[in-house]
Amino acid sequence: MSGAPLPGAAPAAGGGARIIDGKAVAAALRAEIARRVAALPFRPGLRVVRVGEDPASVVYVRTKDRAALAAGFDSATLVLPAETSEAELLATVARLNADPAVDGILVQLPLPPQIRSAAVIEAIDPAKDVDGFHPLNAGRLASGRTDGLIPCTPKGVMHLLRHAGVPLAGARALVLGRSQIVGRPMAQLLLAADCTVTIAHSRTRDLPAECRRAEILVVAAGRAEMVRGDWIAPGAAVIDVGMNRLPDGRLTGDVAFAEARAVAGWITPAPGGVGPMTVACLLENTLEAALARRG
Ligand SMILES: NC(=O)C1=CN([C@@H]2O[C@H](COP(=O)(O)OP(=O)(O)OC[C@H]3O[C@@H](n4cnc5c(N)ncnc54)[C@H](OP(=O)(O)O)[C@@H]3O)[C@@H](O)[C@H]2O)C=CC1
Ligand SMILES: Nc1nc(=O)c2c([nH]1)NC[C@@H]1CN(c3ccc(C(=O)N[C@@H](CCC(=O)O)C(=O)O)cc3)C=[N+]21
Repeated sequence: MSGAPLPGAAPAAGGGARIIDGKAVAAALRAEIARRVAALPFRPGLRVVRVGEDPASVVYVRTKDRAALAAGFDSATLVLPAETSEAELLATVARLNADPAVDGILVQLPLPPQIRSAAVIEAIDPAKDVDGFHPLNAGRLASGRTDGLIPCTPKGVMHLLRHAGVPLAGARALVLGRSQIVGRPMAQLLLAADCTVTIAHSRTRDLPAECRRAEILVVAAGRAEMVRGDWIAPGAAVIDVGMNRLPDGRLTGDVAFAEARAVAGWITPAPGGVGPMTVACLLENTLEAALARRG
């Protein structure tokens, strides 16, 4: 990569990257969803299922429930004990599948070790799969269809890239991470937006060099501040999906923010970037599922 800024990516006045304010974009999206819900003759129904008391899951599920209620949804959280069997969780999913008032079902991950998450995900009615993790929805996305239920975190990243005006068609994009919930669907969405996409992971050779080639760098590795400033092409758009709890209790992303900000053209903070968009897109998916089911 040469040191020249990428096209359309001149640094913001004052030097350094433009900061993409995910919290503000998410608030606007939530307000728009609330307006659309208020105009409906019914309330979209969301059920979030949490198994056990994993502290991060307790916080995330509460955030989702509050956001759904604030947007006018009929939302409730079902809490099952940590020792719940797979059969018991499948019975809960079957009941929610059969309930006509329920438009969206989200089973919070990770699940306790006695439960196979793939079996649970496959049991969710694909029309109510607001996480977009069911193989039918994942397969549609992998076939190039972007009109179905799309996983919330990568969908939120695409909103942020479009909001910021990052050029997508023809851009070299690198996705760091290949999980079912973030990396893989993220790569599919960037491909559908005509990026030239590379997926990197723990077996990738010379990861810093791969990152340096990217005009769009989406990082979802789950390693605190692993992406350094000198891994980033001048002017690149850097999207930090990571959420890592440090020993001192602070939350940080997968990107060394201060270093990266000095080089990048755009950057998301973490927290305050992708996380709030995940929640807003869950509401968007629930509204879409409700309109498709009841429309
Ligand atoms: N903001 C939000 O809304 C959300 C944030 N997150 C956060 O995003 C991060 C990723 O989540 P998730 O996808 O579920 O995580 P996973 O652990 O499922 O996947 C991590 C991926 O990163 C790769 N990876 C890990 N370490 C390295 C390394 N040192 N070098 C190269 N690649 C590496 C792994 O490679 P391999 O496949 O080879 O093991 C894997 O593909 C986490 O911090 C998580 O907390 C997740 C969901 C939503
Ligand atoms: N079935 C399922 N679907 C998910 O979408 C799912 C999941 N399981 N398991 C865990 C991950 C993680 N995740 C986040 C949601 C919101 C924030 C979020 O709101 N973050 C805020 C701050 C949060 C805080 O301060 O603790 C922010 O980044 O600003 C983060 C992460 C959804 N996930």
